[in-house]
Amino acid sequence: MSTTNKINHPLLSVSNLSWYAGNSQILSDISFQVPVGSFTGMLGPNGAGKSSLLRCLYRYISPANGQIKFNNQDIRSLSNQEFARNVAVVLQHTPQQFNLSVFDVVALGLIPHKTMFSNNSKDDLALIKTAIEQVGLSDKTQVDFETLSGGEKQRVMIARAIVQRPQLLLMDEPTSHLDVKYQIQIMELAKSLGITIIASFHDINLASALCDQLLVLKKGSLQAVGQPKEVITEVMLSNVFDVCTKVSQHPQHHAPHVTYFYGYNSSDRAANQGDDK
Ligand SMILES: Nc1ncnc2c1ncn2[C@@H]1O[C@H](COP(=O)(O)OP(=O)(O)OP(=O)(O)O)[C@@H](O)[C@H]1O
Repeated sequence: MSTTNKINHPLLSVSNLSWYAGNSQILSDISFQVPVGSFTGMLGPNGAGKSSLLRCLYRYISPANGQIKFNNQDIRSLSNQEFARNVAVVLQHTPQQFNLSVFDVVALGLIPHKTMFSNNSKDDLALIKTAIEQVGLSDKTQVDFETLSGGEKQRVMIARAIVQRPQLLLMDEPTSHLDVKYQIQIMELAKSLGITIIASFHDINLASALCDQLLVLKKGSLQAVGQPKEVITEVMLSNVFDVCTKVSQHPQHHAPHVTYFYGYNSSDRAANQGDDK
């Protein structure tokens, strides 16, 4: 696992983005850049705006203000097919896929690359088979997708994204249904694809281990942007997540590792922080 910061030109550039749901401002003046080939993690407590920001990035909702540029082009100027060829999305809840096998669902990833009525080539079939192998589901290739467990469905959606061969992979809490082995394995697999990834996480230690860059959101505002070692601090965790922690260095990858303390509330922490001064 490498957490080297990759300073390249931005694949994605977000400037002064705001979004409202009705009269409520959900995202406020958000600006950041995502270098080509980097893995960016989005952190923040429940309701901080992670999904809303990702929805803006995959064009499900349109920001009220600001700009999102992909390869220096406004994302609104890309055709649907062009956008789908370049950007894949894996969501927390998998969409229903009636009467489709695992193979069929993974094959859907090829659609943006196909003309109407074209059949799958030998190369396409090999790509689908390899992607299914990569997520550890070769024995379920012909199984009905709807009969799979939540975690297995999530792995199928990752395989579909692999087949789509996007430049940018957006993932909204992709590991929420996965057991700990697959949480690590799937995120490492995503990272090994070498494409640019933006993923929201609730597991701060997993994000710290894998990400080159972290964005921290609170109440719709960006609180911090930077490498895990710059962003994951006891003060940030207290201010943003309202938890009492010790941040040390992970023995293997040396990125920050968070240990949580129990039985504290906000006023205890405020008092402790006062003692340190
Ligand atoms: N379409 C909508 N209409 C009204 N409110 C919305 C809408 N979408 C999001 N919100 C509100 O915006 C806030 C941010 O929600 P969002 O789902 O983006 O947060 P999140 O950081 O992904 O949270 P979680 O970690 O709980 O998934 C929440 O208060 C949510 O209720």
